[in-house]
Amino acid sequence: MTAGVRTKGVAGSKSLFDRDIFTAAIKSSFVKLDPRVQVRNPVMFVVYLGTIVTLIASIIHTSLFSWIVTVVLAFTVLFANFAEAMAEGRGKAQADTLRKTRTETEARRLTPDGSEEVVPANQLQTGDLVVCEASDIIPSDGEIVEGVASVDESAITGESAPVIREAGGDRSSVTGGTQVLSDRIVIKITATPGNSFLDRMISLVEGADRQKTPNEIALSILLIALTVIFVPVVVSLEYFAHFAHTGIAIVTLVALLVCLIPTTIGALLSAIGIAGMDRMVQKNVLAMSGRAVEAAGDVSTLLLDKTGTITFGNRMASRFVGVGGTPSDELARVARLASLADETPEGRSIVVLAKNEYGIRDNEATTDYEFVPFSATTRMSGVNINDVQIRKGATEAVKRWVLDQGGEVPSEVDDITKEIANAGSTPLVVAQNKKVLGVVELKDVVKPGIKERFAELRKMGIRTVMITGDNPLTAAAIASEAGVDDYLAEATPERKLELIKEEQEGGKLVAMTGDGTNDAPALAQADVGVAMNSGTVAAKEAGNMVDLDSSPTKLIEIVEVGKQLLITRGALTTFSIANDLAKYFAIIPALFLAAYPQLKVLNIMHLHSPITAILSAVIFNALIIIVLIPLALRGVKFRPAAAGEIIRRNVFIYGVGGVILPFIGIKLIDIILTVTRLY
Ligand SMILES: Nc1ncnc2c1ncn2[C@@H]1O[C@H](COP(=O)(O)OP(=O)(O)OP(=O)(O)O)[C@@H](O)[C@H]1O
Ligand SMILES: [K+]
Ligand SMILES: [Mg+2]
Repeated sequence: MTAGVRTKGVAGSKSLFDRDIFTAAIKSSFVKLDPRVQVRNPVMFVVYLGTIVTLIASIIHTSLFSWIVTVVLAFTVLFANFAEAMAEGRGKAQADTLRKTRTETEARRLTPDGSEEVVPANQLQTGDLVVCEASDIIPSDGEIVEGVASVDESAITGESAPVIREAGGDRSSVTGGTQVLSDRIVIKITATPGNSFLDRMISLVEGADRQKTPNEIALSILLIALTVIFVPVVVSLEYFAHFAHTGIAIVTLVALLVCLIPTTIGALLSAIGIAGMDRMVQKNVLAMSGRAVEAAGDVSTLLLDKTGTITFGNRMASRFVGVGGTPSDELARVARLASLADETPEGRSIVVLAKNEYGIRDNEATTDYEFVPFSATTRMSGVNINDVQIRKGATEAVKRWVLDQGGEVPSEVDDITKEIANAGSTPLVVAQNKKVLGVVELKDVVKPGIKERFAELRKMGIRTVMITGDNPLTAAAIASEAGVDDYLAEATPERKLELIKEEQEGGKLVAMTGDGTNDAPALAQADVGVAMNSGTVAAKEAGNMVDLDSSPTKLIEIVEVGKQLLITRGALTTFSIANDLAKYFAIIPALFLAAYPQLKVLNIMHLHSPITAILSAVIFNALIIIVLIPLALRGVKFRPAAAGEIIRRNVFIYGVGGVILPFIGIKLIDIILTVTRLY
């Protein structure tokens, strides 16, 4: 366990209600009074205009009542601003920290003749080659084209343990602002000036390019409709009043309108969205758009890699089984030879097992040793030493390789590989030229707790599909042990892409994680494509989220954060609308009591007077925003369940709560106003 080592960088240490954020948010609540800011939120803009109207009315026709209404309305607008500013606060603080990381670095650029020149990092162009050595800050994003180095990425990921980055393969990308700790690397710059990962991250956490998502726009339209509808309602009240020879002051009409329009959700909507993005950042995930976060909440299929996500990912060689008369120690010697330069966990574990089981330790690698690296497409790796070719890999791949050379495959190979696969292990067949020497068993262990995780996802109505390059038998064994809904074996990047398209056909949203360049097309096709930060530049550009921790199981958390955002928004919308309806019944009878004494039966709240009724309602309307800010920022508590069940439960809690609460709240405020003899 490395507990305690983690010092969250992006995530920051600031709590939701940090004092600095709080003070900054109060300031920003007043700055946001700018009409150009206000007009972007139509519901609150109506309150804003209403405040101006009551202010003018108060000046012309001054009364305590109209001044109180004006002040309360002004606070309603400020509270909405405050909610948004609080949601933005943590991101702003993080952006400041990140800006400090992006100090004016200098770059050692390679000129065509091979010499070095020192240039400011912000002058680097795409394609430039730069050199970095121990203690150098990497000047901009790029791909290592030469060398291997350990890199401290804590400035970006908050993870203090150094990571290895090397040329070739899926761990070649480096990020500007991180620091080289050892060795020397040559980096090819991939970012245009001002467009680096750090730049994008700053504008992301700051919310600078935040745009309304399609769902948010749809909800805004509904809220505008609910606002517009109440204007004639309120105006017609004036008409009724006229009829009853009472007459309602303009201040009262404005107050009434504000009580009836959906100000609660109008005030909190933007904060809910920003807080959702922020919760992703807290999980060290950078979502490139709010749309991606929402999509995560709507996902119905999760594609998960087997190795590393469902299993521990360090498949370990556990047994050498020789075939066709080849003794096991001979198999071990050859398999080890083919693995000396294989840096994958599988390769390294073979070297370790050969040493532990048979004491083979001498280094046989020579200059004639030509390593053939593993690839997901060939599903083999090996070595060529002069005429001797050794391959190890997936059963079908190695069998084909042997048959293509005119060799034969002993029938016992099938029996052994089947036996290994049925146990959920991975068989690696080892062959030298035309001859199959035997099989290495790679043990793969399903992560504890993963089965429960999938059960939760199933409850939410999400289908999990395990993707693996492994053979169908191993895949089936692991799939049933882990409890996934489906699996795809012998998967190639192309098959992955096809699978996503198939799933999407019925309008379903698909999420996946990937790190390699060959994952890029699938990441781009998925509705939620989470690229590992350790992955290639191509993968990161194709996806719409980057996981700074490069954790394979992060996808599950991402879906939960997305769901929580949608649920919070739904719950608070329900609450807001229920609330407004309740207010209607709470105050209208009180208002007309004088004119229509018959309404007495409806006046179940027994409010002191029409004036205290109106005042209590607007005060309640303003205070409820403040009360709900923590819920909007933290999100509604989330328990895995089917979407339909969640909706039913929330409609019940927030709908019924939304109806009852105004009755209690307004009555309480009315009592306070009466007891204090304000009225
Ligand atoms: N280092 C290696 N050398 C040779 N063959 C390997 C090596 N690693 C894996 N293989 C073989 O290639 C197959 C495919 O591996 P690949 O990494 O594509 O898929 P996987 O590890 O099963 O799934 P995942 O996509 O989750 O990593 C494995 O099942 C194994 O038989
Ligand atoms: K309201
Ligand atoms: Mg793999």
